[in-house]
Amino acid sequence: MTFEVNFDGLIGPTHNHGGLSFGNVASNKHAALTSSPKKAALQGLEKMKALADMGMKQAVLPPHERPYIPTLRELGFQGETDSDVLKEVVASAPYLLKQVSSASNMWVANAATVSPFSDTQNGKTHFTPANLSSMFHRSIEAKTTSNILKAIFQGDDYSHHEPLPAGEYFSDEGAANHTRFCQEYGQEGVEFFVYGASRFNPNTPKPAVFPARQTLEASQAIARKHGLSSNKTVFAQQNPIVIDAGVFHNDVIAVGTRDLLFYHELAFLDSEQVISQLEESMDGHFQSIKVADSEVPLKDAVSSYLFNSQLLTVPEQTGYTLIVPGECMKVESVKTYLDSLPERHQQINQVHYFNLEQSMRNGGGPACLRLRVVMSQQQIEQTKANVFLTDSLYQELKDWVNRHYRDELTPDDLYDPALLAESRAALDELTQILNIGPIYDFQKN
Ligand SMILES: NCCC[C@H](NC(=O)CCC(=O)O)C(=O)O
Repeated sequence: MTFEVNFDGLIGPTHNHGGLSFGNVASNKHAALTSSPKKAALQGLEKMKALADMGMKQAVLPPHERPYIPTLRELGFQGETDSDVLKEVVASAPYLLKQVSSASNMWVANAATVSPFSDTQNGKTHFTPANLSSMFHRSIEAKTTSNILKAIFQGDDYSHHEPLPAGEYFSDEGAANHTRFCQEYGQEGVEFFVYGASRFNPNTPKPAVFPARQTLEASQAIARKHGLSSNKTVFAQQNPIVIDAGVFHNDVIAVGTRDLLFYHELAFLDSEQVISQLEESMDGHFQSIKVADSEVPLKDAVSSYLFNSQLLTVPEQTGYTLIVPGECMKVESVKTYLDSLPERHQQINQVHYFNLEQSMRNGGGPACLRLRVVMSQQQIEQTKANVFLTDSLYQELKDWVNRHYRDELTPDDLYDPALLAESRAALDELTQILNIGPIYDFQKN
């Protein structure tokens, strides 16, 4: 048996509303609000538990260490101890503190692009950690992401690549702009790459206001590195209009799995061509559900995160299940649409709402929080790290969050040197729970 395993990012102890992502409407709207790291992490765990209870294969990826001292040292801060480094930053460059303290690594849909063994030339599963070059606070994630992926996916079945060269030309945001279609997970599939703009061809359309965070050239490089067949790879440009409306990743406007794509009619520059290319590369075994702007206006799609849902095939159930954020209930056009969905499109016959408010305030819904990795039963069994969510791991993680996380964090709390020590103590214990080895810089010194 082969499964699509959902690896969810466990939300870290410094979760805060930094307003750091230009072009991400929710991040900007909620800047400086008091956050609750504890609630955030528990909300994420509830979603993981619910999916595991449905019979889905569910796993967890640990958060990164924050504030991230190695970046500060790289930038010339030289304090003797790590707390001294923080003091220097607070005194001379306080704007950096938010940047190195974000828990943005929770959105593991941006951690990497993953191509399953059945799609690649050498029969291995390929990982390329995303360079996340567009936003400074996210560009510091790739190294730890790479440590974590290598610690979990060990052995000859896996091929780990370096992130693409940093900078705007090969700006890469990982699986949030990548969807894999297939009949059965273990069979060869079609990999669908959606990019915001071409950086080397100035004549192609571009958004006018907000950045295009994925370049065509980055997506092409990943397809080459992963050894994908050209007739099983489709590249499509995002509609610049939607980027300017706040769709900073394609997974804010479309979601797909197996043979089904659920998308907003404005998602792509040329939707008809995209659909026909997908049909052709899937040899006709492909279906799509298009949502009209007249039914769900673009701005409602962005504020509700309707398309940042998880589309699942749940064991023992026919049809698809949609996991949506609770915000979808509050936006009328979306609620009306979802109420009528199972009747109108029998493919999707279940809709489940989840409260992910803490992550949502930074622009991260259910789909942002997970990275999908196709794995065989044998690969799951051979994984040494204790990352698959059993009832006991869920209880242990919940207890760990309750013991280590703060109930509240204001932007000023990031100045508190105790937060560094608290976070490290928590993460050190977490690596024991997950049996994952020393993945953090502070554990290597
Ligand atoms: N896939 C969802 C990613 C959301 C993420 N938000 C942030 O980093 C906001 C963090 C803050 O504003 O504190 C981003 O824009 O990349």
